[in-house]
Amino acid sequence: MIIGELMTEIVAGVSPADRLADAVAIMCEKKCSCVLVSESGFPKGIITERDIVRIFSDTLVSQKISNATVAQVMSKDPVCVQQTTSLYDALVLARSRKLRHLLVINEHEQLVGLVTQTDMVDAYVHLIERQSQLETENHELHLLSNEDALMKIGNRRAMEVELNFTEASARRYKKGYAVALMDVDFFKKYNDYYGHQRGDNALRALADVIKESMRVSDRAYRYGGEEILLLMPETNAEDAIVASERVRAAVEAMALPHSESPFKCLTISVGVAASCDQSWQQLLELADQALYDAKNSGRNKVVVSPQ
Ligand SMILES: Nc1nc2c(ncn2[C@@H]2O[C@H](COP(=O)(O)OP(=O)(O)OP(=O)(O)O)[C@@H](O)[C@H]2O)c(=O)[nH]1
Repeated sequence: MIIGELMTEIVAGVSPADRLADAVAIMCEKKCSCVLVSESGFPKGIITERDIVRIFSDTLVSQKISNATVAQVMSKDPVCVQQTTSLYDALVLARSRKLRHLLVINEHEQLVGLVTQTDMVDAYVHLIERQSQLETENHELHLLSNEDALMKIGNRRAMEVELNFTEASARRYKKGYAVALMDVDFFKKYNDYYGHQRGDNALRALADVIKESMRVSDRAYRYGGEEILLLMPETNAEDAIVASERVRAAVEAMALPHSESPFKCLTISVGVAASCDQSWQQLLELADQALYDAKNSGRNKVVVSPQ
């Protein structure tokens, strides 16, 4: 919806020196609620129905002209809508028939109220604002329910949804996919030495580095405490090793001090598995086995599952 749809159009103009009576005559003739007062093409002011009514009421009161009847000035055949008419339908009606007031009747055809176009537009704008607020809240809730609060990467729930989807599409299009299970080395010692709070900070930094160094087509998820799963759609084992090695090296290059580790900085071990016809659960088991091998063969390395 744009302002142009809501605005009251100014269809007539007068100059400041014109007679008020001429302005009123123009408004009546053009059936417009206001006229623009302009001079040499520049807007100087505006005369609205309300201004006219105020002047007439002042004149009527001061001159005590009391013999004019309502019938002489009223607009005829007012349009009625049912109390149950939706705001949208009422607005459509008001716009299509260029009505600024609608009378409201109940099911017994009794008059129960009157609604102005401004009332309806205000209500409509309020609804739109509420709707966009709800959409924002929904989006945030969606993010929260799919995102890990600490690491700001996908959570396990999001991971399973994506793995199901990737597995199905790999089977269908015969395109392999790979997973890399990453686990921080000696993280218990890190927590014990630096404290849990700094352990959390380290996990945040780790997630940031992983996000920066992985390919845009890949997705990272928090698999468990200090374990991260990298999902690599349409990737074979060789490419998965290259991608995983890049992430491992980036974590090491971050050089986050870990005095209790033989590497003296925070490092990760990675187990990689790739397939095009295995279930993601089988693939994770293979990656887990490869990770176990990486841990047992010295840590801070990438090991790929032989299968
Ligand atoms: N600070 C912090 N620590 C966590 C979090 N999740 C898991 N951990 C810790 O991570 C540590 C994991 O320890 P282990 O599974 O023994 O593994 P490790 O010490 O990293 O040793 P290796 O994996 O064999 O190199 C535990 O001490 C957990 O408490 C977390 O969210 N924040």
